[in-house]
Amino acid sequence: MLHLENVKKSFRLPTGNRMPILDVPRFDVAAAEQMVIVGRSGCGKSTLLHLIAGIGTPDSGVIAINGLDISRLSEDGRDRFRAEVMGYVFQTFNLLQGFTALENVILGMSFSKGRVDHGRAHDLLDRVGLGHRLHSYPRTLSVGEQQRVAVARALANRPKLLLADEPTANVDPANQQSIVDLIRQTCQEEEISLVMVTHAMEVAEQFQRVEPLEKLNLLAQAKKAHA
Ligand SMILES: Nc1ncnc2c1ncn2[C@@H]1O[C@H](COP(=O)(O)OP(=O)(O)OP(=O)(O)O)[C@@H](O)[C@H]1O
Repeated sequence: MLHLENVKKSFRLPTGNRMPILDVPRFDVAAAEQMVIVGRSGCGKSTLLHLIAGIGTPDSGVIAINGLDISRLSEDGRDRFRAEVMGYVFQTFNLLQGFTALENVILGMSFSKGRVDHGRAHDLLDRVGLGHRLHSYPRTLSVGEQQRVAVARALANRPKLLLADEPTANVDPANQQSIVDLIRQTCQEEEISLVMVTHAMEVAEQFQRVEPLEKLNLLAQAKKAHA
């Protein structure tokens, strides 16, 4: 479903030099597979998720989703493809402040496929424990509540691939588990592939496949060897 080959990414520093972040020879995720990526802060986990989502492009390499190399698409093409095929839970939520919780979830649907399923939006918000806050604006919700809206929005569109960047970073243990359960159950029922980044070991250990980014990324291995 997802196939990465020889993906390299660096960022330009203010000095003009480039700082290499990723060199991933190979990374594959099967259809409907659920896996997590772990690794120390700053090792490139969010950068990798951004590349898979087509938010940024690699310096070189292949990022193929269902056989399509998205790094060859234009920015517009990548935006359209993402809206069609992917759900993304950002670390920073990215909720639209002028819209209610329910409207944020519905907007996640209407950007693609032309289908708006109000019942599903209600249901997802119910399942993250926010059935009573449908009409609240993000600024009136706690950080953890906003994170739960972001999870509901990412699932709204029945994606084929869900990318979740620390989706439980700001919630208490009870809500952490209900978010993980909602994500995993929905992915299982709807055969969505899941790539989740987490720092929470109690979350990671629930998954059969846990990949430390340091293992996937040759640059992290080189840094470790020099440490
Ligand atoms: N746009 C950018 N320009 C320059 N450097 C960047 C940019 N984005 C990320 N970086 C750098 O790339 C490295 C990897 O960042 P990234 O956010 O991918 O790490 P992470 O593993 O997700 O960290 P965390 O667990 O703290 O969220 C960091 O050193 C970061 O400073």
